Amino acid sequence: MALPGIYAAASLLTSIVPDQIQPAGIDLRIGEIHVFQEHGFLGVRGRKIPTSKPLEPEGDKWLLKPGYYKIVFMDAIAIPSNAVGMCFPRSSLLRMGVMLGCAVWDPGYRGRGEALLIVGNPHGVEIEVGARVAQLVFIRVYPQLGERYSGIYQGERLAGEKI
Ligand SMILES: O=c1ccn([C@H]2C[C@H](O)[C@@H](COP(=O)(O)OP(=O)(O)OP(=O)(O)O)O2)c(=O)[nH]1
Repeated sequence: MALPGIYAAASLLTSIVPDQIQPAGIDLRIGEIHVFQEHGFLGVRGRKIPTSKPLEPEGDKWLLKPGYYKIVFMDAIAIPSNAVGMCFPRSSLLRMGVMLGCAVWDPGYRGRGEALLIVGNPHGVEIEVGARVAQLVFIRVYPQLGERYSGIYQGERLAGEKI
């Protein structure tokens, strides 16, 4: 069962803008775009997330050349313990040759998440700060065993919001 946006909106820790509410789930806005500065490492146990540098927007938008970027969402989220978030790119992004790599948001996760932006259009793309780029669809977890996310990303990038 997918939650309608008006219910899913309760998971946002930041104030919602009306366009974010979708028939199924909510849209997430883009807050930062980073370029990678070194390689990553994924081992059997350990990992090293590469450092990255935020790109300054020109005025209120980024002019992106083809390539791979990390993005940080503007919205902070608290996934309820009885739901899982499935994150998808907005189709408008795909229609302009841009892909968003976005994964599963676990029950109980709180934070301001990250994703991968792939600009495939050889002419590049312009993205405005705060544009909606992803749709988070909330699926009810049943039966609910009470397991919640407790990994290293718990509470990431929360500032004024309650952890
Ligand atoms: O595209 C995504 C998908 C998930 N998350 C957040 C929510 C999720 O609960 C958390 C961890 O995601 P995941 O479990 O996929 O990451 P992992 O690499 O397996 O980390 P861990 O070992 O902490 O589970 O990161 C994002 O920020 N972006």
